[in-house]
Amino acid sequence: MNTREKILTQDQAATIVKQWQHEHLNVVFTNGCFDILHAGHVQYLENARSAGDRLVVGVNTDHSVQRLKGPARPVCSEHDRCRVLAALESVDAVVLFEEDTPIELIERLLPDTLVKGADWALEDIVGADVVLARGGEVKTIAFLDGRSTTGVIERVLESYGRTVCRDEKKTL
Ligand SMILES: Nc1ncnc2c1ncn2[C@@H]1O[C@H](COP(=O)(O)OP(=O)(O)OP(=O)(O)O)[C@@H](O)[C@H]1O
Ligand SMILES: O=P(O)(O)O[C@@H]1O[C@H]([C@H](O)CO)[C@@H](O)[C@H](O)[C@@H]1O
Repeated sequence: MNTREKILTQDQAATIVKQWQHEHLNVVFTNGCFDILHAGHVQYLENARSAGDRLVVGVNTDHSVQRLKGPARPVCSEHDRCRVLAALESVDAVVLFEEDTPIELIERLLPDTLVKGADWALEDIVGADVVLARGGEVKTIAFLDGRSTTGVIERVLESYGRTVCRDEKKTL
């Protein structure tokens, strides 16, 4: 399978989620920026997938990330962030959302299980009320300490500063 096919429009995602639920599959939803993927993201998504039968990942668009994390972010474009996520075996579908929160997407998809990392308190998880109201589950997943995209960026800046690579074969 060409994993690119996992990257769906919201209409396509709504259709496939309905089909999976018709097949009595537990559809898990999570969301995030997933800029510069790291081992914490990978472990998180594997745990999210194991909470059900299919995992749908909502990804903030570039403009949404900029509003959330500042004008210097994202480092990786929404296309590239979706493409990397789609290549993970634990991810069954990837869908962009442009709003500040995934509430409209969650209301549209109505997943069976909503998951976020333990850096989010249960009461702060957007969409929890929607999922719980229809008898679904909301879970937080343990954090892999010491891994964050911000940390990766900070380490790169410490190591390379803002010097441009001298070797023309290297690209920043
Ligand atoms: N180290 C980690 N262990 C487990 N889950 C994580 C980890 N880092 C992020 N996540 C989860 O991955 C999802 C996406 O988070 P996000 O893209 O903001 O990652 P991040 O590394 O925290 O990014 P940033 O440093 O830019 O805030 C969230 O649900 C978050 O809880
Ligand atoms: O990558 P992040 O910052 O963990 O993802 C954010 O999650 C927010 C969360 O769903 C709130 O419970 C969400 O509102 C925001 O749009 C980012 O996806």
